[in-house]
Amino acid sequence: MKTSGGSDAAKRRAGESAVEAVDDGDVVGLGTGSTAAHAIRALGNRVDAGLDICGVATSFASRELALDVGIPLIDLDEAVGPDAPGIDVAIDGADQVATDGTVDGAAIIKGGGAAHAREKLVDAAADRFLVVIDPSKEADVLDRPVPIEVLSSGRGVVARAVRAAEGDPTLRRAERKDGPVVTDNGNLVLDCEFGTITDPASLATTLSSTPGVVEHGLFVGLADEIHVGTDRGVRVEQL
Ligand SMILES: O=C(CO)[C@H](O)[C@H](O)COP(=O)(O)O
Repeated sequence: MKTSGGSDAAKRRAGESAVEAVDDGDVVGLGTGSTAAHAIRALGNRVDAGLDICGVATSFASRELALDVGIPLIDLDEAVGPDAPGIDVAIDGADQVATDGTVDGAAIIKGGGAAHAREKLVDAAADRFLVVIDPSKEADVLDRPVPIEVLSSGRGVVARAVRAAEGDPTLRRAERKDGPVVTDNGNLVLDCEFGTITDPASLATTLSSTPGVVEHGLFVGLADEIHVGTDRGVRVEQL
């Protein structure tokens, strides 16, 4: 699993803090990444202790881990279809979080694990979306590359649109395979450098309206709480 940023203890505290918000009977969105993995493990411990919940996985990796720790799973369509229970809470990590007031709530970059398309589906569908991070993810203004999942046949078209928006796209390459990263959905990822992102809502709208974009990693105004684990404790920010 990809890991990044701050200490593992800080990530664990963030994950465990968010899991305290889960109640008996909840349907829980299970995020992807090393911090969300701590939340999934903590949830597994609560299931062992008798908590009755169902999870909705956001990736192959979060599904595997959830099965490993004994969390019953349902599909996203089962969770949100007609007469379905809905998703009560989603817990997910982030690559960068800015709460500088330029958007209502937080502007977030996700997709370091190339799972942002399904993550956005699940996180946006949840009644409450809790973000779990360590302090290395906090920023005044977003400035990390934005991952964009693209149809492989649309890679060139999307790259051209990114350049027109003053971005610099790079095809994400796999570390242990010759060739590109292929997402759980069979698509490619362009990591797009935009420098300092002063208007994340406007950039998100531009990217969403570009043909060939399956999903981009800007999550604007979606989060309800940020749980920041530190080496000493947890700070929870309500949005
Ligand atoms: O968006 C994600 C996966 O697509 C992850 O949540 C994000 O990359 C953070 O991962 P980590 O907690 O390992 O730093």
